[in-house]
Amino acid sequence: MQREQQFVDRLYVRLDELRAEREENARRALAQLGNSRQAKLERDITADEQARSAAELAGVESGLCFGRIDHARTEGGGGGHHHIGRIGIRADDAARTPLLIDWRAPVARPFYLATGHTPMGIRRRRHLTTEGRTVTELHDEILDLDDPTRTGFEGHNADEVLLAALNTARTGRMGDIVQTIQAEQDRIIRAPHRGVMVVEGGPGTGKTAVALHRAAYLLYAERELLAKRAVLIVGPNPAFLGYIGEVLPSLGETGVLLSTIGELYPGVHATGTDTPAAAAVKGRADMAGALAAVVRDRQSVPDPVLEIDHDDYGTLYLERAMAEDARARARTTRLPHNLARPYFVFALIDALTEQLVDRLGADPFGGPNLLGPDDMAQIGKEIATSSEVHAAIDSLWPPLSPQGLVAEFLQDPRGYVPDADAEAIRRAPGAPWTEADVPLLDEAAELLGIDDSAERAAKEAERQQQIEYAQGVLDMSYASRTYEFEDKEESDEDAAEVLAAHDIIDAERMAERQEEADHRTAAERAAADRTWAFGHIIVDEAQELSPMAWRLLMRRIPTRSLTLVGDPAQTGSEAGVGTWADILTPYVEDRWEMVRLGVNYRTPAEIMDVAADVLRAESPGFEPPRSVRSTGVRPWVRRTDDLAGAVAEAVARELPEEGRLAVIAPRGLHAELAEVLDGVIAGAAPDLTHQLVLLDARQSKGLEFDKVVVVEPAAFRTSDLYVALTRATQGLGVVHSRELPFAEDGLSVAVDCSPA
Ligand SMILES: Nc1ncnc2c1ncn2[C@@H]1O[C@H](COP(=O)(O)OP(=O)(O)OP(=O)(O)O)[C@@H](O)[C@H]1O
Repeated sequence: MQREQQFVDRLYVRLDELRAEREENARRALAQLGNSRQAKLERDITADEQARSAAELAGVESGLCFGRIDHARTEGGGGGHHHIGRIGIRADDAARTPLLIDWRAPVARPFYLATGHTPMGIRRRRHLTTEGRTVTELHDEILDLDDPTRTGFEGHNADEVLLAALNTARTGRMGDIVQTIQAEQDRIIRAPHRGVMVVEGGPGTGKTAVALHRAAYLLYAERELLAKRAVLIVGPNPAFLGYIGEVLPSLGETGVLLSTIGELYPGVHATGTDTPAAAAVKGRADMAGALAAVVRDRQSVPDPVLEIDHDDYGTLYLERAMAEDARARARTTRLPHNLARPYFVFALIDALTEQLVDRLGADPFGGPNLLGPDDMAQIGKEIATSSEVHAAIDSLWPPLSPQGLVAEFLQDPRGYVPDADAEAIRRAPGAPWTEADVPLLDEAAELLGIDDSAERAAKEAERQQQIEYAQGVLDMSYASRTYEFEDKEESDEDAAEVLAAHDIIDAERMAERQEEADHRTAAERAAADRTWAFGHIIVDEAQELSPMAWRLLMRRIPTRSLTLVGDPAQTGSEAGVGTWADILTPYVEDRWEMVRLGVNYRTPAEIMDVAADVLRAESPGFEPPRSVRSTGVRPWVRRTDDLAGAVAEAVARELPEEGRLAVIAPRGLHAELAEVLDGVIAGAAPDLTHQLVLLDARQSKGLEFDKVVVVEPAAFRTSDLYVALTRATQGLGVVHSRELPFAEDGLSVAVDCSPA
């Protein structure tokens, strides 16, 4: 213990040094003088990088070192050991000796995978538990039974550390599992990033935990690629993202974008809610076709003619045939609406010019047109700059914005979707956007394209300027280098070793680097850019996403480097796609693999039995995941006519001193329950660190609490009830007034606490 404490002390000294160094670097960078563009840029980048790095080091403070592996002695020597931690740390010596091995490094792998049967060259695995910076416990496992060395810290049960982690009181924030990743989880976490992997598993099997650790692992193993393109993790709702938000920083990673589908359209805040029926309709794949039809209908032709009053030339006649011809030309470009629009405009300007030339230059005696090329050019110019002409053309092929198009479509969707569906999705003008609207907006943005030619021209001009500027910098550095070399008369060899900027970089590349040196991280830039292509996308609760949401996501991952995590049995959304094959076939055919997680780390066996019964009522063959723990405490149930009163009593009795309790009830009961539950937190995104929260079943998705009281289960859909029943790590109670939708034999008889 003492030796480990000494080692841990040394690690923290080094961590403090590194943190102070980064903070000092950031401070120094900011204090640097110089107002040139280059100086400012360098200053900002360095300050940002160093500050971020210092924050990352602060994030790993707790539980910095949690393990150690001792290598087996071999005839040639062997032995030695490695300490494993959240990040890698090296000593400040000339050899930069590794002190702590990052859990993601290949060297650390036996810590997770070695068994007595396959010891992987390891003779002992040690788990270190720390509180603050103090080592409080050691737990050793002997993997080489022939090695007689014993430390006295060998436990009776190899799963002791895991069980201790599972039994700790919940905080309302998910914790990392880096100390106790199980072998089946480790294989998923470290799978190569290319291709599509589906991770399926029942409640509590660690899908979310695995997804987050996989993100951290991929950023470590593929940093070059992924730090630049960022990793996106998609979760079901903002409360869930808040719940998992601290896991990655605790693993030393901050460069991941966590988002719901509703947040993936920059500039739109989806604060509205849809009815389940509306969300289901909006999520259907045929919405893409409906929107495409709306766009086509906005590319119209006059019937039979549009008269344009031109100030100088009198009436121009924009005829149906002219417009049809222009429309056909624009459509054959296959460009999105706004980008094809200039083709339509120019074709009509040409046609109108021709019409006018024919009229003005007509020879009354039937000879050739009397206008010369200059006159014609002048007429063309005047038509092209006429606001009346443009207004007329705009009315036929208007520039459209995604928001405008979708709003217009939802205001009156009849004719594009069956009437009943149109009623379900009809939206009042000015109503807030909903989560299900976001994929529609994204689809519309694809169909419309953004005519950013002016912006691009400006950007290109700026880029050219940057290249010129960079060339200037390089020339100067070249000049100074030549001078230095001449001055010092260095040998050729020395000179070759000195790499100056112009050896490794040309002006264009350097300009690009400056552009990249945008102060924001890749994740921040990705969040603001609808067309960003991510390096990898991880989708949690993937079974919930609608076909339209999948279209949106797939556009953001052209490489199809994806990890999907989910449990079809917990599908709550009516828009959710039936099977993984249904989701994936349109994008990757059968090129995806699936792995299953079969052990439930959250829900004790007594609770899982009840939850499994709920599903078996609908699917008799249903096999739940195997609970790793049993608490000996059976769930309780109470039937009553006074639901609110009974829930209040149950909460008063069950509220844990340490830890969290959730009341999961149908939304219709929330107002009444909130009144009787002292200090309860409810609402759309309640603060889950609060001791007592009130949620509906959908909100409880992905979350967990020490204790859960489920209210009126008959009011839930089966899959929602299954979710609600599997949220507790310790105790479950059920309060109901209507018939229970599951067998009561898994439940203990309720204690009736009401006064006689
Ligand atoms: N290897 C592990 N070591 C310690 N705790 C673990 C491990 N695996 C999972 N857990 C814990 O089990 C609980 C459930 O994990 P998680 O939320 O990832 O499951 P899930 O499969 O996403 O569940 P659900 O589908 O019900 O949302 C969490 O508290 C998690 O920290």
